Amino acid sequence: MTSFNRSLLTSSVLIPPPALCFDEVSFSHEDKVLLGPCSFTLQGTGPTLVMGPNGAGKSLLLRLAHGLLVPTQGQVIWSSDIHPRQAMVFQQPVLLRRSAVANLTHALAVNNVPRRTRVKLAHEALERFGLTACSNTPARVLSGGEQQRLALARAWVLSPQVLFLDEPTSALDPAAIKAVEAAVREFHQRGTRIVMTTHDLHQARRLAGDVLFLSAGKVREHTLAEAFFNAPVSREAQAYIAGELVV
Ligand SMILES: Nc1ncnc2c1ncn2[C@@H]1O[C@H](COP(=O)(O)OP(=O)(O)OP(=O)(O)O)[C@@H](O)[C@H]1O
Repeated sequence: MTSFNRSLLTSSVLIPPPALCFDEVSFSHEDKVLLGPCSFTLQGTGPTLVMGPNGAGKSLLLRLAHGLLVPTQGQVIWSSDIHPRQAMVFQQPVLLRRSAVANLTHALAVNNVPRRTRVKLAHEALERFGLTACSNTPARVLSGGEQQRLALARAWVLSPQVLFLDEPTSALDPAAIKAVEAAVREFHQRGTRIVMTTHDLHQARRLAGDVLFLSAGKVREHTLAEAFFNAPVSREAQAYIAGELVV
């Protein structure tokens, strides 16, 4: 059994999460620089909340970090020798046209988890996320809140060292938001590095260990949450927290 599979079966992340470093990373499209160049290192315990106005480049930053996009310049560097196990949860959950439980067993199969343990792990995760009653329901007919919990359950079974969440609660009601936030805290307590975008200042205050603030494709500030909310340094962050329009 590989160390990856062993870690999956223990359902917990035992080693500290790897640090993430952006070294002069930029992303351009048709000669227009959309993000960067930006340099920062996420090495604290987090969770890291990525904030900033619409179009600031938050999703681009997450996609570059997760490897869904390749930087035009610069490098995304992880502190670990091998690429960390990562998962990403999107605003609109991306689910397969299969039952809820099959979405999880498929993810486990893709990650080479032995067949005999897949169903057990999948059902444990469904139970953890309150989805046992929906296990045989087609994923795509689940409600928005249930789909988001299923997306989190799918990440959960993979015991990621790093979890990216891109506005995971923006389409959810307060109860569903609470469930997602509880899950984020539990991932964090298991030692998963959390990097999450939100527009909700209250949510950021509830969850953040540190804040990465972007505007117009640039990182304006990266500080501990308390410093960010109580005494933001950059003019852009001051305006954003004050509720002024920032571009
Ligand atoms: N693949 C792409 N190709 C071209 N332009 C892109 C691409 N992805 C994003 N953009 C542009 O890059 C800019 C930043 O987009 P991004 O989605 O990262 O912003 P954001 O901060 O996440 O905004 P929001 O809060 O509205 O989700 C936007 O102007 C967007 O139109």
